[in-house]
Amino acid sequence: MQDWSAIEGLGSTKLTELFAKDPDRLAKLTVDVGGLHFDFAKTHLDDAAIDAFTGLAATMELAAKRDALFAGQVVNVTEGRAATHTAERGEGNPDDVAQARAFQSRMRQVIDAIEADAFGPVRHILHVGIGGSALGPDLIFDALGRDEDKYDVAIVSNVDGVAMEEAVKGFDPAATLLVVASKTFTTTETMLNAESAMAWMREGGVEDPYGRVIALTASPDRAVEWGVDETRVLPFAESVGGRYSLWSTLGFPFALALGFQAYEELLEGAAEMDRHFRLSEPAKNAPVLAAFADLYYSQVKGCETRATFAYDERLRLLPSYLQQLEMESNGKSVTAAGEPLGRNSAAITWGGVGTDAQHAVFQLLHQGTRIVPLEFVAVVEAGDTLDPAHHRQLLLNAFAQGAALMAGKANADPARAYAGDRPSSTILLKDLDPRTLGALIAFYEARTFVNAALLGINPFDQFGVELGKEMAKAADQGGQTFDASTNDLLARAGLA
Ligand SMILES: O=P(O)(O)OC[C@H]1O[C@H](O)[C@H](O)[C@@H](O)[C@@H]1O
Repeated sequence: MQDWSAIEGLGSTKLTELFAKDPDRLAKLTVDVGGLHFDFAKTHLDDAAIDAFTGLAATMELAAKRDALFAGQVVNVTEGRAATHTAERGEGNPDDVAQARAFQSRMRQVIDAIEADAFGPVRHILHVGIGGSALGPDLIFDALGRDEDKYDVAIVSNVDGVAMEEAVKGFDPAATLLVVASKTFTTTETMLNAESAMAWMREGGVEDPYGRVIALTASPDRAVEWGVDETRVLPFAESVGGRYSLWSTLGFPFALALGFQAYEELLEGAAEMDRHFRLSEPAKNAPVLAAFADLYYSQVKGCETRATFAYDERLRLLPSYLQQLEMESNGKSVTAAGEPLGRNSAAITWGGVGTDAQHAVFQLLHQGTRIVPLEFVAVVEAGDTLDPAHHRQLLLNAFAQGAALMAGKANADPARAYAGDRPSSTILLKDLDPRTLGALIAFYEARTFVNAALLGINPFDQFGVELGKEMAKAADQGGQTFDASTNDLLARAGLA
């Protein structure tokens, strides 16, 4: 049984007073791991709050749930399977780790064959996939692949043909490798995009487009049935969830374009965060503290959203990636046992890129009536080679925003006054490389898991996405009527 009484009874001391009261506050609320510095000092967490949440974590058996996750036990109870994404980076049940390693070494062989020209010329990589089969690869490429010039990489997710047409502009079909990424190999958008990519290759004079396809999937039989040669199917385990799959062979385009070593470093960075999550006490555990703060704001303070602002252009896709990770994992109204949740589910995740966002949405964050707990993500080493003034301004602004939100400023004119006491946390990477990015993503996964564990949610299913898909299929097949509004829209678009 969840017991939130100690948490709900916490006082509401202002942030500035929390600093004044405890000279050790900064040391207590900062954590360093894997080249990442986490600063939770500008959240309302204090000793009492951490104690109260640690009590809740004990009641909700966080440690046992975490151990079950890493041991490869059935933690995804509604689908009767384990969640073995950590095994992909070597942290898990030895059998799961061995299977992951075997799939990864198969991937390496295919990469070696491509490098040795077995596929003929390859200059372009066209990756089709959606949801977890696109967001992770997209984030990694955008963050780390900007200087990569060996291959042009395009990731197409949307079923809107505009996306595919745009992606293949400038690609030579005869030098394109088509990567079809789908855990299930049944997703409508991906299969349609894959068919169109095949048609584009055929029209471009490629006689056997199947010879230029790699499938990344947990359903290898379906990929073979679709026409991909078995030797070019790179499977991953069914127990790796879609939104947790970038570590598996789904990382193929990254491993091909940036090198297998970079891929291994990404996994090592994540493994380091896994060990930190597994072995550190709650008060010094970055994902655990982050989840405590999430829950304090979403459950006690009634905050409906939380926002991540990447103060680094290379991490501009982080908010979209986090939206799937957090909202698909923890946007649920029932517990893992099927009981009503009885409280708010996860907050809505949103965000953007600094400094752009400051000139667009920060007004509400500083003066609106809603409190949005913020997270700033920044990197000490610049990603550009321009005048260092650019990076200096970027970082100064990130830190100044957090300070301003907390401090506020009085003014006789209410329109010009800032209430302050608005919480934020900061994640400062020493540099952006495969290791630190791996650690950062693994941190978010673990934080999402802790949120779920303390709410009693199963973060590994996503039944909520099915109904809309079913209705789209039914509408496609025709003969079924919907509500008056939907029928009208279908008719107006010539679809009924
Ligand atoms: O990888 P796929 O099987 O094609 O699935 C792609 C995506 O579609 C589904 O609707 C789920 O909501 C996502 O969790 C998943 O990542």
